[in-house]
Amino acid sequence: ERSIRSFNFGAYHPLETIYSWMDTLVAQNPKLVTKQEIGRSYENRPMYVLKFSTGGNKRPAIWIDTGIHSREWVSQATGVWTANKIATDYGRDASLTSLLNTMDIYMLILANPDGYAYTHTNDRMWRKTRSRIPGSVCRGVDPNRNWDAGFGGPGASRNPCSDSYHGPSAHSEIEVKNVVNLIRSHGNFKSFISVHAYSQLLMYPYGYTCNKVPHQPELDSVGRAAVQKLTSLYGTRYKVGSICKIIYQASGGSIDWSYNLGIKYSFAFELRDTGRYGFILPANQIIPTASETWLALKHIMEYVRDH
Ligand SMILES: O=C(O)[C@H](Cc1ccccc1)CC(O)(O)C[N+](=O)[O-]
Ligand SMILES: [Zn+2]
Repeated sequence: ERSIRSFNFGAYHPLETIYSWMDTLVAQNPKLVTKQEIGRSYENRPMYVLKFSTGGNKRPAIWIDTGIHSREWVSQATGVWTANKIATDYGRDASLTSLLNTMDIYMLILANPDGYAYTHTNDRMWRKTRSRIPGSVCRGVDPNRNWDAGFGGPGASRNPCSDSYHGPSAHSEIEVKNVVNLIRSHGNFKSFISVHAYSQLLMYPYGYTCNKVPHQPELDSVGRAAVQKLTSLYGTRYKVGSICKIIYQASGGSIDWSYNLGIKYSFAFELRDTGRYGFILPANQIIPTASETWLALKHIMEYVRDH
């Protein structure tokens, strides 16, 4: 069988459970899925990427990360559901099958493992990494302000106690460095998608400036078409636009870095909801959220495949 019948995709799971689920997914789909350790976290937890590939060498690839902000639990849960969906639908969905016959998909489901563990043991609202900061009693760097893109500019804090602290230098966080190294050494990524929660937004660069990116018209139209597919399922409404325009100015963000590296199709999702539950989204919304998000993700991936 291709998917895990017993795993409950409609619940939030601790890190260990997600890691053992990954092994089962790989074991049951050996021709499609491999698990790669791309490095370790600050507290020495492994960082696992699931690679979906049907062959070739360094095929054009799509990157999807979830959980870079640990408290945004519906993001990691959506990552788990999406990984299973890809494994289940390969060979059944013609469009996805044709995509995976020419491209690879890389998924980092727990992009901030130390933070995720900490939200289970100590502080449900923890967002950052758990690194110690010399000279401060406060812990952690905002991993979405630590990338070398407008680093340290407006829209990030230099205060180690702030939730948007950018860190002592760009890529100072090993969790960020591990991803940077993989993307750089691979060299053939065509799309970089980072999944956050909440606000119901589909965003493209830049965050560090409100100036338009060169490809803004194209990214805007892909984003709007993707959101149209998402909304068609349950009527969930999303806004589309640049990070700076529709949420706020934010420097050192991951998709600004990926865009400036040349990965044109760089997007960030803000999943459900718009503030009623916020980060504490009830588990009964996981599957509906992941299901509607899949329609948008699939649209983006099909567009990338065809352009
Ligand atoms: O501040 C953030 O890093 C994201 C917005 C964002 C997303 C991508 C690149 C730059 C900023 C917002 C959030 O997901 O962290 C919190 N939220 O919107 O509820
Ligand atoms: Zn976030």
